[in-house]
Amino acid sequence: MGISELWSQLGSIMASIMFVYAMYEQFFPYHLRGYVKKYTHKFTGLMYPYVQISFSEFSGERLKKSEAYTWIQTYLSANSSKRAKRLKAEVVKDSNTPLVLSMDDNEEITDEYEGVKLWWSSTYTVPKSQSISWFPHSDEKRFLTLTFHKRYRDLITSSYIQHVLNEGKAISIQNRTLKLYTNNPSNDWYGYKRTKWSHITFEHPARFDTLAMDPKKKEEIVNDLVKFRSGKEYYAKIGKAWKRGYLLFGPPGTGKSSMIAAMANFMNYDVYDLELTAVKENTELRKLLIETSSKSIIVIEDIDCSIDLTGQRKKKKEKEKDEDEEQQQPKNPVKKAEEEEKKESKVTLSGLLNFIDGIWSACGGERIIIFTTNFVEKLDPALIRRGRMDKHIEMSYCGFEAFKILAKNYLDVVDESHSLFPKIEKLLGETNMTPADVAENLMPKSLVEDSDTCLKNLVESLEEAKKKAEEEAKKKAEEEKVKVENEKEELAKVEEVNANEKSVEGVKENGTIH
Ligand SMILES: Nc1ncnc2c1ncn2[C@@H]1O[C@H](COP(=O)(O)OP(=O)(O)OP(=O)(O)O)[C@@H](O)[C@H]1O
Ligand SMILES: [Mg+2]
Repeated sequence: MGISELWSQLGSIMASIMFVYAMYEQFFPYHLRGYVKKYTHKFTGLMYPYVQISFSEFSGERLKKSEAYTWIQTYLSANSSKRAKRLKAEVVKDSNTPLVLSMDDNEEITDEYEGVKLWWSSTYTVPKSQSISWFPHSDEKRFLTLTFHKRYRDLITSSYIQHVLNEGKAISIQNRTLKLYTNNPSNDWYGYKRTKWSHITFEHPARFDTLAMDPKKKEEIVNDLVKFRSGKEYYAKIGKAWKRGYLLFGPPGTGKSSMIAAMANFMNYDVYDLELTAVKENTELRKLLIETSSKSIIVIEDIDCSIDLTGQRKKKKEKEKDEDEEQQQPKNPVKKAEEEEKKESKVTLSGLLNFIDGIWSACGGERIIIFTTNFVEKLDPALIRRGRMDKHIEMSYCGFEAFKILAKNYLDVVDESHSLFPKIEKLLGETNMTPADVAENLMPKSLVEDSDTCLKNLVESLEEAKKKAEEEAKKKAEEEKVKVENEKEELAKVEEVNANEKSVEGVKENGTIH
């Protein structure tokens, strides 16, 4: 038989199989298919000497991507690129292995363990409903299926699978690049992207070495983080979820965001930057939380501005006052639209508290939650009580110790006997300058500026800031003086009027006017 004849025979066999399958799908009663499947499996089971184990991409009703699936996929990627014929390629920027090759959908490869041959296949099932859509269907499923001879059941289930998971996890950690996530608006969750978080590679260069702050305070924070990282058993022993909350507060430019980046780099944790205004309600908040991985930092920046949490507790009177004011003075339409948008978010204080330490917050473990704010006094005490925000860290204006770190980092000046240092120390004690401003002054503005010039620039800026602060203080004192004098005058006038009224009443009571 020639090749072409063989092909045509094969073609007709395939066509017949497809025809039978189509007839089965079309006409065989749906409720009887379960029985057919069951008995077909039973029958083939007698003849078929292999065992199959499937690992699904999602666990727990599609709530979360299965870690086992990810690790097996990583293990197979490391092995499959040499053997599989159809591969998927993904370019991962700045990773240790920039081009990641993995087994394509519906492809199979073999593996060997202690002389035993096994097969891994990747299955992709399309949805049953035939509706046409641009977006992936929510019932799409991916599996990795392991097939092996039933003779090796014990070996495979007791040791091979664990070996694959361990190897995959180790490779994942080795190839890991930190990621910076941001939450997608919930309208996109079921659309084309179908993800709640989008990410890019986290590349912030801040480290604890580069952070300008009191060294003792810095050491305390580093020790706290180290203790947290190795605290798995301890947290289990005391019955607390393995997570820790930090509240970073202080004026703008004092290094709160830099501190978060330094923490992420130090801990080797991913960062989830949660934009609360894009979250419509508490249930969405919970779904976002479940999709975060362990070994991560969840950040809510400027918590006082992100959402009107205190609004829920506004007294009725205040609300009425606001409404009255609005009636008298209609708001600028842009501002009004912004406020309306904020109002659309129905995340409440209790929803946020639940997010931080409700039952769901324990899923996954090993997580740090950080809030930042410029105005700590504006926050609801319930939100920042110890236990929720375990450690409160004040990021303050630049002191001399912090300045020395900046001088070392920006100018390589480590000599503390530098002639300008005492002057700078005195000026820093007398003025409030943020580390961001000090750093800006220390940065050479041209190629010819040396460290001495930069330090002189800083001294000038500090003196200017001091002068400005003094002038402002003087102006304020004068305004205060004028205010007090005005109040005194007002009081004197009122007293004079009262005295006059009293004397008129006295005359009336005596009854006669001469
Ligand atoms: N403590 C610091 N140590 C080193 N650099 C700092 C420090 N504080 C600020 N800077 C510098 O100033 C810039 C701004 O700082 P950062 O964004 O961390 O301030 P922030 O406190 O988060 O401000 P905001 O409240 O406005 O968000 C940083 O990029 C960094 O270069
Ligand atoms: Mg910031």
